[in-house]
Amino acid sequence: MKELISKADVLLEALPYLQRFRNQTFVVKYGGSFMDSTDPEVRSGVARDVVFLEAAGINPVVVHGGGKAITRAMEVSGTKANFIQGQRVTDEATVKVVDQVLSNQINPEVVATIKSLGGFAKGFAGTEIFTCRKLWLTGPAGEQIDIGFVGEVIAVNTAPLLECISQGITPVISPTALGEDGHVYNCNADVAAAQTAIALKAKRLVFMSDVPGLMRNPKDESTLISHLRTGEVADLKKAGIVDKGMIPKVDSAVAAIKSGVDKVSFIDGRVQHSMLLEVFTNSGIGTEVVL
Ligand SMILES: Nc1ncnc2c1ncn2[C@@H]1O[C@H](COP(=O)(O)OP(=O)(O)O)[C@@H](O)[C@H]1O
Ligand SMILES: CC(=O)N[C@@H](CCC(=O)OP(=O)(O)O)C(=O)O
Repeated sequence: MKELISKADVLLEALPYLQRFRNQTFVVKYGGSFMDSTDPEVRSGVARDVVFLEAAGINPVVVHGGGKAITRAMEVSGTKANFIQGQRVTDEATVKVVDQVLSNQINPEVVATIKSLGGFAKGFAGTEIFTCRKLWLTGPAGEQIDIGFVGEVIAVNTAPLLECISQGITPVISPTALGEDGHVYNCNADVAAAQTAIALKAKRLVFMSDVPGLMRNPKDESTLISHLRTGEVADLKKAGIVDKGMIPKVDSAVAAIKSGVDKVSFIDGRVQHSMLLEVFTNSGIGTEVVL
């Protein structure tokens, strides 16, 4: 009996969160790193958590990445991937691979997994949702760096997303965008997710990756930063702690919070039900970024 009651306690711990988050929008960024896991349970576990959010009356919106799958597809066609400041250098041939992998392979896979678990989902190519301008990076001496067809999202077409939300369907969006010149551009999925969260006035933005969160030393899990204020980010960047794929993640987390998203979480998509633990329990996991 005691054991049964403790199960009810678990449900009751979730009650205030269920009450608080009902009808709120949560943007969930699926990182290409954890999606690349060879264990199929990892992908279906995250999708099951999305279905749980749906069933709990929360409106999940998924923006997915696929960086590792793109790199593999490039290797097959004999090209080597090159990243600058966490953004892929994307020439004309690369953007075709990016579009194919993200919008025609990964996107339908994510939609199918959510549906196979009893959820409701609809896929969108980023080009249907995001408009962008060409992104120029700034080098160490202040010089501009051209990385090709990489876009900076400047507008989010929220109408089809809101239509899905009103019908209880989870939109699943790939991180490509249409440029002002009509060309397809490659966008960092973390940035696309943050812009989506801002445009939809989301309550929460959850980045699911293949690390426990932001760590002072990425090789040592005991150095996890569980609580991060936006004001602390500049020093962490100066110290080189925010590096590679973490650069766009942390920058977009700060942008989302400054634009009204309550909390951004960095959690490990490989850990079973990490999203439920983060959203519905008192302790939470991973790194939480707040104002
Ligand atoms: N301080 C840090 N803490 C954790 N991870 C870091 C840190 N600095 C760099 N990283 C790297 O960032 C990666 C996550 O970003 P990214 O590769 O873009 O993943 P995703 O595809 O999940 O978005 C980690 O796998 C890790 O190698
Ligand atoms: C411009 C740019 O870098 N775009 C990313 C888009 C996919 C992505 O962001 O995937 P992850 O979330 O798995 O990193 C790329 O080409 O890898």
